[in-house]
Amino acid sequence: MNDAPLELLTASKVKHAEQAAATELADGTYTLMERASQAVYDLLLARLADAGGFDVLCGPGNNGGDGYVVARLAAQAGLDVDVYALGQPKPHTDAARAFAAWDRPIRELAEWEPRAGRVVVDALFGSGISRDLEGNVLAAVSRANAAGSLVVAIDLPTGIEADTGQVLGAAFEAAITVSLFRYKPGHVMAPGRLHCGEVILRDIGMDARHLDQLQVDCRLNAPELWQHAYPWPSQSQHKYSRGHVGVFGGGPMTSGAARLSAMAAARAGAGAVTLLSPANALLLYAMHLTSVMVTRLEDRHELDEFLAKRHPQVFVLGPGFGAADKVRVFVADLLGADLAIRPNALVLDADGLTAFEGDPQQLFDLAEAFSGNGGTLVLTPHLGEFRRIFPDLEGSPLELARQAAERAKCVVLLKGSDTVIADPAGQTVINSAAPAWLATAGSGDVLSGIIASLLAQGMTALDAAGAATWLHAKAAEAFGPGLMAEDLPDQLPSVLRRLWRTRQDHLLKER
Ligand SMILES: NC(=O)C1=CN([C@@H]2O[C@H](COP(=O)(O)OP(=O)(O)OC[C@H]3O[C@@H](n4cnc5c(N)ncnc54)[C@H](O)[C@@H]3O)[C@@H](O)[C@H]2O)[C@@H](O)CC1
Ligand SMILES: [K+]
Repeated sequence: MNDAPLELLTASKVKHAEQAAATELADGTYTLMERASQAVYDLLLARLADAGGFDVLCGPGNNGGDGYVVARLAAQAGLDVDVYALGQPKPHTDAARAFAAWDRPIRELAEWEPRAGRVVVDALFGSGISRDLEGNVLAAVSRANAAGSLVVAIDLPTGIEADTGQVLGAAFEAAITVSLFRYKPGHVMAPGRLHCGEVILRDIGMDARHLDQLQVDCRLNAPELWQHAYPWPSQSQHKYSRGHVGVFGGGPMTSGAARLSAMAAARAGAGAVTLLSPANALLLYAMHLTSVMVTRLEDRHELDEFLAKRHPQVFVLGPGFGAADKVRVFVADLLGADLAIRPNALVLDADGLTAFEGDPQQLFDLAEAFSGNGGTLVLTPHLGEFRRIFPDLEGSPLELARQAAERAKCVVLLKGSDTVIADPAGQTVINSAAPAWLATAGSGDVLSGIIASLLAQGMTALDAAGAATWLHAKAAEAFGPGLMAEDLPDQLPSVLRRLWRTRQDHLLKER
Protein backbone atom coordinates (compact mmCIF):
# COMPACT_ATOMS: atom_id res chain seq x y z
CA MET A 1 0.00 0.00 0.00
CA ASN A 2 2.98 2.30 -0.49
CA ASP A 3 2.11 5.78 -1.73
CA ALA A 4 -1.55 4.89 -1.48
CA PRO A 5 -4.03 7.56 -0.48
CA LEU A 6 -4.47 7.58 3.28
CA GLU A 7 -8.14 8.46 3.62
CA LEU A 8 -10.26 5.52 4.73
CA LEU A 9 -13.90 5.81 3.75
CA THR A 10 -16.93 4.29 5.38
CA ALA A 11 -19.66 2.83 3.19
CA SER A 12 -21.82 5.91 3.64
CA LYS A 13 -18.98 8.28 2.74
CA VAL A 14 -18.30 6.23 -0.40
CA LYS A 15 -21.98 6.58 -1.32
CA HIS A 16 -21.83 10.36 -0.85
CA ALA A 17 -18.66 10.64 -2.92
CA GLU A 18 -20.29 8.52 -5.63
CA GLN A 19 -23.37 10.71 -5.70
CA ALA A 20 -21.23 13.84 -5.92
CA ALA A 21 -19.15 12.39 -8.74
CA ALA A 22 -22.23 11.12 -10.57
CA THR A 23 -23.66 14.61 -11.02
CA GLU A 24 -20.80 15.32 -13.43
CA LEU A 25 -21.21 12.10 -15.45
CA ALA A 26 -23.51 11.64 -18.41
CA ASP A 27 -24.69 8.26 -17.18
CA GLY A 28 -24.48 9.01 -13.43
CA THR A 29 -23.54 6.24 -11.02
CA TYR A 30 -23.92 3.64 -13.78
CA THR A 31 -20.76 5.07 -15.35
CA LEU A 32 -18.98 4.45 -12.05
CA MET A 33 -20.25 0.87 -12.02
CA GLU A 34 -18.92 0.37 -15.54
CA ARG A 35 -15.55 1.85 -14.63
CA ALA A 36 -15.29 -0.25 -11.47
CA SER A 37 -16.14 -3.38 -13.45
CA GLN A 38 -13.69 -2.48 -16.22
CA ALA A 39 -10.96 -2.16 -13.58
CA VAL A 40 -11.80 -5.59 -12.18
CA TYR A 41 -11.97 -7.14 -15.65
CA ASP A 42 -8.59 -5.60 -16.61
CA LEU A 43 -7.09 -7.10 -13.50
CA LEU A 44 -8.51 -10.56 -14.26
CA LEU A 45 -7.04 -10.33 -17.73
CA ALA A 46 -3.66 -9.14 -16.52
CA ARG A 47 -3.30 -11.66 -13.72
CA LEU A 48 -5.54 -14.62 -14.42
CA ALA A 49 -6.08 -14.85 -18.19
CA ASP A 50 -4.97 -18.49 -18.19
CA ALA A 51 -7.55 -19.56 -15.60
CA GLY A 52 -9.83 -22.44 -16.56
CA GLY A 53 -12.84 -20.12 -16.46
CA PHE A 54 -14.61 -17.64 -14.23
CA ASP A 55 -17.55 -18.17 -11.90
CA VAL A 56 -19.06 -14.78 -11.16
CA LEU A 57 -21.23 -14.87 -8.02
CA CYS A 58 -23.63 -11.92 -8.07
CA GLY A 59 -25.64 -10.50 -5.17
CA PRO A 60 -28.79 -8.35 -5.38
CA GLY A 61 -27.11 -4.95 -4.82
CA ASN A 62 -24.63 -2.84 -6.73
CA ASN A 63 -21.78 -5.18 -5.85
CA GLY A 64 -23.73 -7.76 -7.83
CA GLY A 65 -24.22 -5.10 -10.52
CA ASP A 66 -20.44 -4.83 -10.83
CA GLY A 67 -20.38 -8.61 -11.16
CA TYR A 68 -22.82 -8.66 -14.10
CA VAL A 69 -20.76 -6.05 -15.95
CA VAL A 70 -17.51 -7.94 -15.31
CA ALA A 71 -19.18 -11.11 -16.59
CA ARG A 72 -20.35 -9.31 -19.75
CA LEU A 73 -16.90 -7.87 -20.46
CA ALA A 74 -15.29 -11.27 -19.96
CA ALA A 75 -17.86 -13.10 -22.09
CA GLN A 76 -17.56 -10.53 -24.89
CA ALA A 77 -13.82 -11.20 -24.89
CA GLY A 78 -14.49 -14.89 -25.37
CA LEU A 79 -13.61 -16.04 -21.87
CA ASP A 80 -15.45 -18.93 -20.27
CA VAL A 81 -17.84 -17.28 -17.79
CA ASP A 82 -20.68 -18.65 -15.68
CA VAL A 83 -22.92 -16.41 -13.60
CA TYR A 84 -24.56 -17.54 -10.35
CA ALA A 85 -27.06 -15.18 -8.73
CA LEU A 86 -28.53 -14.61 -5.33
CA GLY A 87 -31.92 -13.07 -6.06
CA GLN A 88 -32.48 -10.26 -8.51
CA PRO A 89 -31.64 -6.58 -8.26
CA LYS A 90 -34.44 -4.17 -7.38
CA PRO A 91 -36.00 -2.52 -10.45
CA HIS A 92 -34.65 0.86 -11.64
CA THR A 93 -31.27 0.43 -9.97
CA ASP A 94 -27.84 0.42 -11.60
CA ALA A 95 -27.62 -3.24 -10.66
CA ALA A 96 -30.91 -3.94 -12.47
CA ARG A 97 -29.51 -2.30 -15.59
CA ALA A 98 -26.34 -4.36 -15.41
CA PHE A 99 -28.41 -7.50 -14.82
CA ALA A 100 -30.61 -6.73 -17.86
CA ALA A 101 -27.54 -6.30 -20.06
CA TRP A 102 -26.35 -9.84 -19.23
CA ASP A 103 -28.06 -11.92 -21.90
CA ARG A 104 -26.70 -15.35 -21.11
CA PRO A 105 -27.86 -18.00 -18.65
CA ILE A 106 -27.96 -17.35 -14.93
CA ARG A 107 -27.87 -20.15 -12.39
CA GLU A 108 -28.95 -20.11 -8.77
CA LEU A 109 -26.21 -19.48 -6.25
CA ALA A 110 -27.36 -22.64 -4.45
CA GLU A 111 -26.11 -24.64 -7.47
CA TRP A 112 -22.58 -23.29 -7.28
CA GLU A 113 -19.84 -25.81 -6.52
CA PRO A 114 -16.11 -25.12 -6.53
CA ARG A 115 -14.48 -26.49 -9.68
CA ALA A 116 -10.74 -26.94 -10.06
CA GLY A 117 -8.97 -24.29 -12.10
CA ARG A 118 -11.86 -21.81 -12.11
CA VAL A 119 -11.55 -18.39 -10.56
CA VAL A 120 -14.38 -17.16 -8.35
CA VAL A 121 -15.32 -13.52 -8.80
CA ASP A 122 -16.99 -12.48 -5.56
CA ALA A 123 -19.70 -9.93 -6.35
CA LEU A 124 -22.16 -11.07 -3.68
CA PHE A 125 -21.90 -8.19 -1.22
CA GLY A 126 -19.58 -5.25 -0.91
CA SER A 127 -19.92 -2.21 1.27
CA GLY A 128 -23.68 -2.71 1.61
CA ILE A 129 -23.52 -5.82 3.79
CA SER A 130 -25.77 -5.26 6.75
CA ARG A 131 -26.15 -8.54 8.63
CA ASP A 132 -24.56 -11.95 9.16
CA LEU A 133 -24.28 -14.27 6.19
CA GLU A 134 -26.74 -17.12 6.11
CA GLY A 135 -28.31 -19.67 3.80
CA ASN A 136 -26.93 -20.00 0.28
CA VAL A 137 -24.33 -17.24 0.68
CA LEU A 138 -22.94 -18.79 3.82
CA ALA A 139 -22.86 -22.18 2.09
CA ALA A 140 -21.03 -20.75 -0.96
CA VAL A 141 -18.46 -18.97 1.20
CA SER A 142 -17.86 -22.10 3.28
CA ARG A 143 -17.51 -24.28 0.19
CA ALA A 144 -15.08 -21.90 -1.51
CA ASN A 145 -12.91 -21.53 1.59
CA ALA A 146 -12.87 -25.28 2.24
CA ALA A 147 -11.90 -25.98 -1.40
CA GLY A 148 -9.24 -23.24 -1.41
CA SER A 149 -10.87 -21.60 -4.44
CA LEU A 150 -9.01 -18.67 -5.93
CA VAL A 151 -11.32 -15.77 -5.13
CA VAL A 152 -11.11 -12.26 -6.53
CA ALA A 153 -13.32 -10.00 -4.42
CA ILE A 154 -14.95 -6.88 -5.83
CA ASP A 155 -14.59 -4.05 -3.33
CA LEU A 156 -14.50 -6.35 -0.27
CA PRO A 157 -14.67 -10.09 0.34
CA THR A 158 -18.31 -10.93 1.02
CA GLY A 159 -18.76 -11.15 4.80
CA ILE A 160 -16.40 -8.29 5.72
CA GLU A 161 -17.98 -5.16 7.13
CA ALA A 162 -16.51 -2.18 5.30
CA ASP A 163 -16.55 0.23 8.23
CA THR A 164 -14.98 -2.02 10.87
CA GLY A 165 -13.22 -5.01 9.31
CA GLN A 166 -15.38 -7.37 11.34
CA VAL A 167 -16.46 -10.73 9.89
CA LEU A 168 -20.24 -11.03 9.69
CA GLY A 169 -20.75 -14.74 10.23
CA ALA A 170 -18.18 -15.88 7.65
CA ALA A 171 -16.18 -14.31 4.82
CA PHE A 172 -14.37 -15.38 1.66
CA GLU A 173 -10.63 -15.89 1.95
CA ALA A 174 -9.83 -13.84 -1.15
CA ALA A 175 -6.53 -13.97 -3.02
CA ILE A 176 -7.08 -10.50 -4.47
CA THR A 177 -9.45 -7.72 -3.46
CA VAL A 178 -10.05 -4.83 -5.82
CA SER A 179 -10.87 -1.72 -3.81
CA LEU A 180 -12.39 1.21 -5.63
CA PHE A 181 -11.46 4.89 -5.26
CA ARG A 182 -10.27 4.62 -1.63
CA TYR A 183 -9.60 1.90 0.96
CA LYS A 184 -12.19 1.27 3.63
CA PRO A 185 -11.34 0.41 7.24
CA GLY A 186 -12.29 -3.20 6.44
CA HIS A 187 -9.25 -3.46 4.14
CA VAL A 188 -6.75 -2.46 6.81
CA MET A 189 -8.23 -3.74 10.08
CA ALA A 190 -8.05 -7.40 11.12
CA PRO A 191 -9.81 -9.69 10.69
CA GLY A 192 -11.02 -8.04 7.47
CA ARG A 193 -7.55 -7.37 6.08
CA LEU A 194 -6.62 -11.01 6.61
CA HIS A 195 -9.48 -12.04 4.31
CA CYS A 196 -8.58 -9.57 1.55
CA GLY A 197 -5.40 -11.15 0.26
CA GLU A 198 -3.60 -8.64 -1.93
CA VAL A 199 -5.55 -5.38 -1.95
CA ILE A 200 -5.40 -3.51 -5.23
CA LEU A 201 -6.75 0.00 -5.31
CA ARG A 202 -8.26 1.15 -8.59
CA ASP A 203 -9.16 4.65 -9.52
CA ILE A 204 -12.58 4.90 -11.14
CA GLY A 205 -12.22 8.48 -12.23
CA MET A 206 -13.57 9.96 -9.03
CA ASP A 207 -11.86 13.17 -8.21
CA ALA A 208 -10.20 13.78 -4.83
CA ARG A 209 -12.28 16.97 -4.80
CA HIS A 210 -15.21 14.82 -3.82
CA LEU A 211 -13.42 14.00 -0.59
CA ASP A 212 -13.56 17.61 0.57
CA GLN A 213 -17.27 17.46 1.20
CA LEU A 214 -17.01 14.24 3.15
CA GLN A 215 -15.14 15.39 6.25
CA VAL A 216 -12.95 12.31 6.26
CA ASP A 217 -12.21 11.36 9.86
CA CYS A 218 -10.28 8.11 9.49
CA ARG A 219 -6.84 7.72 7.96
CA LEU A 220 -4.05 5.23 7.55
CA ASN A 221 -0.97 6.16 9.55
CA ALA A 222 1.97 7.36 7.46
CA PRO A 223 4.54 10.18 7.66
CA GLU A 224 2.40 12.30 5.31
CA LEU A 225 0.03 12.81 8.23
CA TRP A 226 2.53 14.27 10.68
CA GLN A 227 5.92 14.90 9.09
CA HIS A 228 5.17 18.61 8.58
CA ALA A 229 5.03 18.86 12.39
CA TYR A 230 7.95 16.55 13.15
CA PRO A 231 10.18 18.29 15.72
CA TRP A 232 13.60 18.12 14.07
CA PRO A 233 16.09 20.00 16.25
CA SER A 234 17.38 23.40 15.21
CA GLN A 235 20.61 25.24 15.97
CA SER A 236 18.87 27.68 18.26
CA GLN A 237 17.73 25.02 20.71
CA HIS A 238 19.36 23.85 23.92
CA LYS A 239 18.72 20.56 25.66
CA TYR A 240 15.76 21.71 27.75
CA SER A 241 14.08 23.49 24.86
CA ARG A 242 14.19 20.13 23.05
CA GLY A 243 11.79 18.81 25.66
CA HIS A 244 12.21 17.24 29.07
CA VAL A 245 10.38 14.01 29.92
CA GLY A 246 9.92 12.63 33.43
CA VAL A 247 9.32 8.88 33.60
CA PHE A 248 7.93 7.46 36.84
CA GLY A 249 9.82 4.32 37.78
CA GLY A 250 8.56 1.35 39.78
CA GLY A 251 10.32 -0.49 42.61
CA PRO A 252 13.57 -2.47 42.29
CA MET A 253 11.92 -5.65 40.97
CA THR A 254 10.09 -3.92 38.10
CA SER A 255 12.53 -1.23 37.05
CA GLY A 256 13.01 -2.41 33.47
CA ALA A 257 9.77 -1.04 32.07
CA ALA A 258 10.42 2.56 33.09
CA ARG A 259 14.01 2.30 31.87
CA LEU A 260 12.79 1.13 28.46
CA SER A 261 10.38 4.03 28.33
CA ALA A 262 13.07 6.52 29.36
CA MET A 263 15.60 5.21 26.81
CA ALA A 264 12.99 5.42 24.07
CA ALA A 265 12.10 8.98 25.07
CA ALA A 266 15.76 9.96 24.83
CA ARG A 267 16.29 8.22 21.48
CA ALA A 268 13.18 9.87 20.07
CA GLY A 269 14.77 13.25 20.57
CA ALA A 270 13.81 14.65 23.96
CA GLY A 271 16.64 16.92 25.10
CA ALA A 272 16.49 15.59 28.65
CA VAL A 273 14.93 12.59 30.34
CA THR A 274 14.66 12.04 34.08
CA LEU A 275 13.78 8.77 35.74
CA LEU A 276 11.69 9.48 38.83
CA SER A 277 12.53 6.77 41.29
CA PRO A 278 11.16 5.62 44.60
CA ALA A 279 13.80 5.83 47.37
CA ASN A 280 14.39 2.06 47.45
CA ALA A 281 15.33 1.82 43.74
CA LEU A 282 17.48 4.94 43.32
CA LEU A 283 20.78 3.14 43.27
CA LEU A 284 19.55 0.55 40.84
CA TYR A 285 18.32 3.15 38.34
CA ALA A 286 21.51 5.19 38.78
CA MET A 287 23.67 2.15 38.01
CA HIS A 288 21.76 1.28 34.85
CA LEU A 289 21.32 4.66 33.24
CA THR A 290 23.89 7.03 31.86
CA SER A 291 22.49 10.00 29.96
CA VAL A 292 19.09 9.59 31.57
CA MET A 293 19.05 11.43 34.90
CA VAL A 294 17.70 9.90 38.09
CA THR A 295 15.79 11.76 40.77
CA ARG A 296 14.06 10.57 43.90
CA LEU A 297 10.33 11.21 43.76
CA GLU A 298 8.12 9.80 46.49
CA ASP A 299 5.32 12.29 46.96
CA ARG A 300 3.54 15.47 45.89
CA HIS A 301 6.15 17.63 47.64
CA GLU A 302 9.02 16.10 45.63
CA LEU A 303 6.95 16.32 42.46
CA ASP A 304 6.39 20.03 43.06
CA GLU A 305 10.11 20.51 43.64
CA PHE A 306 11.05 18.61 40.49
CA LEU A 307 8.63 20.67 38.41
CA ALA A 308 9.84 23.95 39.87
CA LYS A 309 13.54 23.18 39.42
CA ARG A 310 13.63 21.22 36.18
CA HIS A 311 10.56 22.27 34.23
CA PRO A 312 9.73 18.92 32.61
CA GLN A 313 6.84 19.26 30.19
CA VAL A 314 5.69 15.67 29.94
CA PHE A 315 5.42 12.64 32.20
CA VAL A 316 5.06 8.93 31.59
CA LEU A 317 3.31 7.05 34.34
CA GLY A 318 2.52 3.36 34.39
CA PRO A 319 5.23 1.11 32.92
CA GLY A 320 6.29 -1.27 35.71
CA PHE A 321 4.91 1.13 38.30
CA GLY A 322 2.77 -1.28 40.36
CA ALA A 323 1.14 0.37 43.38
CA ALA A 324 -2.34 1.38 42.24
CA ASP A 325 -2.97 3.70 45.21
CA LYS A 326 0.21 5.63 44.45
CA VAL A 327 -0.78 5.88 40.76
CA ARG A 328 -4.09 7.47 41.66
CA VAL A 329 -2.43 10.02 43.94
CA PHE A 330 0.19 11.00 41.34
CA VAL A 331 -2.36 11.19 38.52
CA ALA A 332 -4.58 13.41 40.67
CA ASP A 333 -1.52 15.59 41.39
CA LEU A 334 -0.41 15.79 37.77
CA LEU A 335 -3.83 16.40 36.24
CA GLY A 336 -5.34 18.40 39.09
CA ALA A 337 -4.91 22.12 39.36
CA ASP A 338 -3.07 22.24 42.69
CA LEU A 339 0.57 21.98 41.65
CA ALA A 340 2.56 25.21 41.62
CA ILE A 341 3.69 24.42 38.08
CA ARG A 342 1.55 22.16 35.92
CA PRO A 343 3.00 19.77 33.32
CA ASN A 344 1.82 20.05 29.71
CA ALA A 345 1.12 16.40 29.15
CA LEU A 346 0.88 12.94 30.64
CA VAL A 347 1.12 9.57 28.92
CA LEU A 348 -0.74 7.03 31.02
CA ASP A 349 0.10 3.41 30.25
CA ALA A 350 -0.04 -0.08 31.77
CA ASP A 351 -0.35 0.06 35.60
CA GLY A 352 -1.22 3.74 35.24
CA LEU A 353 -4.43 2.66 33.53
CA THR A 354 -5.32 -0.44 35.50
CA ALA A 355 -5.11 1.58 38.72
CA PHE A 356 -8.43 3.12 37.69
CA GLU A 357 -10.23 -0.18 37.27
CA GLY A 358 -13.31 0.07 39.45
CA ASP A 359 -13.48 3.87 39.29
CA PRO A 360 -12.56 5.01 35.79
CA GLN A 361 -14.84 8.02 36.17
CA GLN A 362 -12.28 9.48 38.57
CA LEU A 363 -9.75 9.41 35.73
CA PHE A 364 -12.19 10.88 33.20
CA ASP A 365 -13.08 13.75 35.55
CA LEU A 366 -9.41 14.53 36.08
CA ALA A 367 -8.81 14.28 32.32
CA GLU A 368 -11.60 16.74 31.63
CA ALA A 369 -10.24 19.25 34.13
CA PHE A 370 -6.71 18.82 32.76
CA SER A 371 -7.73 19.37 29.14
CA GLY A 372 -9.88 22.33 30.28
CA ASN A 373 -6.63 23.83 31.55
CA GLY A 374 -4.86 23.19 28.25
CA GLY A 375 -3.22 19.92 29.29
CA THR A 376 -2.80 16.87 27.06
CA LEU A 377 -3.49 13.35 28.23
CA VAL A 378 -2.78 10.27 26.14
CA LEU A 379 -4.00 6.81 27.21
CA THR A 380 -2.20 3.85 25.66
CA PRO A 381 -4.03 0.65 26.63
CA HIS A 382 -3.82 -2.75 24.99
CA LEU A 383 -7.18 -4.48 24.77
CA GLY A 384 -6.91 -6.07 28.24
CA GLU A 385 -6.17 -2.75 29.91
CA PHE A 386 -8.82 -1.10 27.78
CA ARG A 387 -11.50 -3.50 29.04
CA ARG A 388 -10.64 -2.62 32.63
CA ILE A 389 -11.33 1.08 32.24
CA PHE A 390 -14.01 0.90 29.55
CA PRO A 391 -15.75 -2.37 30.55
CA ASP A 392 -19.10 -1.49 29.00
CA LEU A 393 -17.91 -0.44 25.53
CA GLU A 394 -18.54 -2.81 22.64
CA GLY A 395 -17.60 -3.04 18.97
CA SER A 396 -14.57 -3.32 16.73
CA PRO A 397 -11.24 -1.81 17.86
CA LEU A 398 -12.01 1.23 15.70
CA GLU A 399 -15.37 1.76 17.38
CA LEU A 400 -13.90 1.07 20.82
CA ALA A 401 -11.11 3.63 20.48
CA ARG A 402 -13.49 6.23 19.10
CA GLN A 403 -16.01 5.84 21.93
CA ALA A 404 -13.26 5.79 24.55
CA ALA A 405 -11.66 9.02 23.31
CA GLU A 406 -15.03 10.70 23.40
CA ARG A 407 -15.70 9.52 26.91
CA ALA A 408 -12.24 10.16 28.36
CA LYS A 409 -11.93 13.45 26.45
CA CYS A 410 -8.35 12.69 25.47
CA VAL A 411 -6.41 10.80 22.83
CA VAL A 412 -6.77 7.04 23.24
CA LEU A 413 -4.31 4.74 21.52
CA LEU A 414 -5.63 1.19 21.47
CA LYS A 415 -2.65 -1.09 20.86
CA GLY A 416 -2.86 -4.22 18.78
CA SER A 417 -1.59 -5.66 15.51
CA ASP A 418 -3.70 -2.82 14.09
CA THR A 419 -3.35 0.11 16.45
CA VAL A 420 -6.15 2.65 16.51
CA ILE A 421 -5.54 6.21 17.65
CA ALA A 422 -8.63 8.32 18.32
CA ASP A 423 -9.11 11.84 19.54
CA PRO A 424 -12.18 13.28 21.27
CA ALA A 425 -13.19 15.20 18.14
CA GLY A 426 -13.66 11.88 16.32
CA GLN A 427 -10.47 11.83 14.23
CA THR A 428 -8.96 8.37 13.97
CA VAL A 429 -5.66 7.06 12.64
CA ILE A 430 -5.04 3.39 11.99
CA ASN A 431 -1.58 1.90 12.06
CA SER A 432 -2.28 -1.28 10.15
CA ALA A 433 -0.45 -4.59 10.38
CA ALA A 434 2.39 -3.94 12.81
CA PRO A 435 5.34 -6.36 12.50
CA ALA A 436 4.69 -9.51 14.53
CA TRP A 437 8.04 -9.02 16.29
CA LEU A 438 6.44 -6.24 18.34
CA ALA A 439 4.37 -8.70 20.36
CA THR A 440 7.04 -8.93 23.06
CA ALA A 441 7.29 -7.83 26.69
CA GLY A 442 8.21 -4.20 27.12
CA SER A 443 7.41 -3.03 23.61
CA GLY A 444 4.48 -0.96 24.92
CA ASP A 445 6.78 0.74 27.44
CA VAL A 446 8.98 1.84 24.56
CA LEU A 447 5.98 3.23 22.71
CA SER A 448 4.84 5.34 25.67
CA GLY A 449 8.34 6.81 25.93
CA ILE A 450 8.39 7.79 22.26
CA ILE A 451 4.96 9.43 22.51
CA ALA A 452 6.04 11.41 25.59
CA SER A 453 9.23 12.47 23.84
CA LEU A 454 7.38 13.83 20.81
CA LEU A 455 4.82 15.59 23.03
CA ALA A 456 7.65 17.21 24.98
CA GLN A 457 9.08 18.44 21.69
CA GLY A 458 5.83 20.15 20.84
CA MET A 459 3.80 17.78 18.70
CA THR A 460 0.05 17.59 19.22
CA ALA A 461 -1.32 14.44 20.83
CA LEU A 462 -2.72 12.93 17.62
CA ASP A 463 0.49 13.67 15.68
CA ALA A 464 2.73 12.42 18.49
CA ALA A 465 0.74 9.20 18.85
CA GLY A 466 0.74 8.62 15.08
CA ALA A 467 4.43 9.38 14.63
CA ALA A 468 5.41 7.29 17.66
CA THR A 469 3.40 4.28 16.50
CA TRP A 470 4.95 4.52 13.05
CA LEU A 471 8.53 4.86 14.39
CA HIS A 472 7.93 1.99 16.80
CA ALA A 473 6.70 -0.31 14.00
CA LYS A 474 9.54 0.70 11.68
CA ALA A 475 12.10 0.05 14.43
CA ALA A 476 10.69 -3.46 14.86
CA GLU A 477 10.70 -4.03 11.11
CA ALA A 478 14.31 -2.87 10.89
CA PHE A 479 15.44 -5.29 13.59
CA GLY A 480 13.28 -8.24 12.57
CA PRO A 481 13.57 -11.72 14.10
CA GLY A 482 14.92 -12.02 17.63
CA LEU A 483 13.66 -8.61 18.65
CA MET A 484 13.49 -7.78 22.36
CA ALA A 485 11.99 -4.54 23.59
CA GLU A 486 15.43 -3.21 24.53
CA ASP A 487 16.45 -3.41 20.88
CA LEU A 488 13.77 -0.92 19.86
CA PRO A 489 15.27 2.33 21.21
CA ASP A 490 18.56 1.48 19.49
CA GLN A 491 16.82 1.03 16.15
CA LEU A 492 15.28 4.48 16.31
CA PRO A 493 18.33 6.38 15.00
CA SER A 494 18.37 4.46 11.72
CA VAL A 495 14.61 4.85 11.29
CA LEU A 496 14.86 8.56 12.08
CA ARG A 497 17.79 8.92 9.70
CA ARG A 498 15.63 7.61 6.86
CA LEU A 499 12.80 9.93 7.81
CA TRP A 500 15.25 12.83 7.94
CA ARG A 501 16.63 11.93 4.52
CA THR A 502 13.15 11.81 3.02
CA ARG A 503 12.52 15.27 4.40
CA GLN A 504 15.80 16.59 2.97
CA ASP A 505 14.95 15.14 -0.45
CA HIS A 506 11.54 16.71 -0.22
CA LEU A 507 12.97 20.12 0.70
CA LEU A 508 15.45 19.89 -2.19
CA LYS A 509 12.62 19.14 -4.61
CA GLU A 510 10.65 22.12 -3.36
CA ARG A 511 13.51 24.53 -4.02
N1 LIG B 1 -17.34 4.24 -5.55
C1 LIG B 1 -17.59 3.00 -5.30
O1 LIG B 1 -17.05 2.49 -4.33
C2 LIG B 1 -18.49 2.24 -6.18
C3 LIG B 1 -19.21 1.15 -5.65
N2 LIG B 1 -19.86 0.28 -6.43
C4 LIG B 1 -20.32 -1.00 -5.89
O2 LIG B 1 -21.45 -0.85 -5.08
C5 LIG B 1 -21.30 -1.65 -3.93
C6 LIG B 1 -22.24 -1.20 -2.87
O3 LIG B 1 -23.53 -1.46 -3.36
P1 LIG B 1 -24.80 -1.59 -2.41
O4 LIG B 1 -24.85 -0.44 -1.52
O5 LIG B 1 -25.93 -1.87 -3.29
O6 LIG B 1 -24.46 -2.82 -1.45
P2 LIG B 1 -24.14 -4.36 -1.75
O7 LIG B 1 -24.26 -4.69 -3.17
O8 LIG B 1 -22.89 -4.66 -1.05
O9 LIG B 1 -25.30 -5.13 -0.93
C7 LIG B 1 -26.53 -4.57 -0.71
C8 LIG B 1 -27.63 -5.61 -0.85
O10 LIG B 1 -27.37 -6.78 -0.13
C9 LIG B 1 -28.41 -7.02 0.85
N3 LIG B 1 -27.74 -7.61 2.00
C10 LIG B 1 -26.85 -7.02 2.83
N4 LIG B 1 -26.37 -7.91 3.71
C11 LIG B 1 -26.97 -9.09 3.43
C12 LIG B 1 -26.88 -10.40 3.99
N5 LIG B 1 -26.08 -10.69 5.00
N6 LIG B 1 -27.63 -11.38 3.44
C13 LIG B 1 -28.44 -11.13 2.41
N7 LIG B 1 -28.58 -9.91 1.84
C14 LIG B 1 -27.85 -8.92 2.35
C15 LIG B 1 -29.02 -5.68 1.06
O11 LIG B 1 -30.34 -5.78 1.54
C16 LIG B 1 -28.94 -5.08 -0.34
O12 LIG B 1 -29.97 -5.56 -1.14
C17 LIG B 1 -19.83 -1.54 -3.63
O13 LIG B 1 -19.38 -2.54 -2.77
C18 LIG B 1 -19.25 -1.62 -5.03
O14 LIG B 1 -19.04 -2.96 -5.41
C19 LIG B 1 -19.70 0.38 -7.89
O15 LIG B 1 -20.78 -0.16 -8.53
C20 LIG B 1 -19.53 1.80 -8.35
C21 LIG B 1 -18.60 2.60 -7.61
K1 LIG C 1 -17.62 -8.72 -2.86
